[in-house]
Amino acid sequence: MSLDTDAARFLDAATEGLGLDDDACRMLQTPFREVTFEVPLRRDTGELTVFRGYRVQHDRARGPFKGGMRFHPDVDLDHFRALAATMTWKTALVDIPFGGAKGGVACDPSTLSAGELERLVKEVVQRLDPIIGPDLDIPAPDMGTGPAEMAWMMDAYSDVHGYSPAVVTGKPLVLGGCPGRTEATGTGVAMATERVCADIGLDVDGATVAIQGLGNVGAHAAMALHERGARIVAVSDVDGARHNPGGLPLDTLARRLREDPEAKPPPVAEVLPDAEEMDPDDLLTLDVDIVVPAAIGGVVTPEVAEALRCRVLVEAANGPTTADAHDVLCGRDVTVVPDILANAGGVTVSYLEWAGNHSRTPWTHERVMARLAEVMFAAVDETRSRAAADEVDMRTAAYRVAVERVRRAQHLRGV
Ligand SMILES: NC(=O)C1=CN([C@@H]2O[C@H](COP(=O)(O)OP(=O)(O)OC[C@H]3O[C@@H](n4cnc5c(N)ncnc54)[C@H](OP(=O)(O)O)[C@@H]3O)[C@@H](O)[C@H]2O)C=CC1
Ligand SMILES: O=C(O)CCC(=O)C(=O)O
Repeated sequence: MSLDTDAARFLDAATEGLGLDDDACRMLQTPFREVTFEVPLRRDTGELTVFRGYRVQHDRARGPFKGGMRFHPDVDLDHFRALAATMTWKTALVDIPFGGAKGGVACDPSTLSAGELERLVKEVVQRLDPIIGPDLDIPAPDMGTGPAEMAWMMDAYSDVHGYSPAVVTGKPLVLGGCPGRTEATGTGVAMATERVCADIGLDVDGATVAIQGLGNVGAHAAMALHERGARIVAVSDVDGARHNPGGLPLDTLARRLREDPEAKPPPVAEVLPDAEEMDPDDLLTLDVDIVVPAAIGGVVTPEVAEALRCRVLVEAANGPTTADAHDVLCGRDVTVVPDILANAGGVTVSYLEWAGNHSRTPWTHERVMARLAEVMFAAVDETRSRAAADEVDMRTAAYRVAVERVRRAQHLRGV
């Protein structure tokens, strides 16, 4: 099976230089298991709505399947195939003992009450029950889900199997969550950015940054880059964008994140009510040092790639750059920090959470951040060295490091 997704094209391009035979390449492209299911939900009004759910498990040669649950109206099986494979390469690149999976529900969570969401999540777990588990497949947050949804998932699974905190990661702290998981992806984005920028002679202290999407990843990336001295000049969410070339004031956002760290970050208009509005379509092509897409996939099209004016594009979102746009960027002087590297901080801290749940050993925030920095810096350095040695871009280099690890595990296990 060969999928015509951008993720499949990135894999093909990377494996070309690795001397793998056709069967090995087919194995790397082929998901282990794909499940689609219907999720009926009794609405608060008494009405019945039926949603479609998905879980794609791509590879488990290096450990249990691992990856987030996305609740978003525009998802389908192809999305999850690409996202599940991306998880396999991400966990391999940062060398944590997991495979890759992704799932979710085609729904708009902003239109559901808290009670409806809880019932929906618990129905989802009933359908996923045979294929998830603490050593089988461990879901986590992604777009449209967070600690609350993970708590409901754990509760529904534990009802059947007994107390099982390690069945999901990204849980609230009081339920076995890990200090730092909520901000891990965004903080990891800042760590990777800092390391790559140092390598190309760009000081993050004083650099200008535009961020698309101010959700879990974007909001914490904004805070972590701001703490490193960067000037965040533009941010957006689905309702619009705000801009200030002198730097946006982030104190309200910081306070709101501090007050309720496990809540969904507040809308841009609420935390930056006085900042100038801008056309969100212009955000990615602003004249800034660093651009961070941190929302949906496919936003960096060939046209956007041609028009980018930044020095560094940091892929905090999964799959923000299409394969055609990647080809354009390879011919331009823009350093691209690929998604499987840039946003690997989340799953890295998920691993610490899962390991801590298994061993019943709590983590401190300080130790988590120190470990996260070690893992992110090592992955950046390995990717940069591989890119230099093979004379390829960072995405191809990151895929090559990851694919070799997965292939070796498959080979040793006799796949
Ligand atoms: N959560 C995690 O740990 C990880 C997430 N990622 C990836 O990071 C990305 C963001 O995930 P996460 O932060 O968790 O998701 P959230 O749901 O927390 O936030 C998504 C943000 O993107 C905004 N958004 C949605 N559509 C658009 C759009 N068309 N233009 C601009 N902004 C938009 C949302 O706005 P609004 O709230 O108004 O809808 C929200 O601010 C995804 O690609 C995800 O796969 C990667 C690794 C780990
Ligand atoms: O934390 C995790 O397990 C997975 C997070 C995720 O879905 C991702 O990295 O894209």
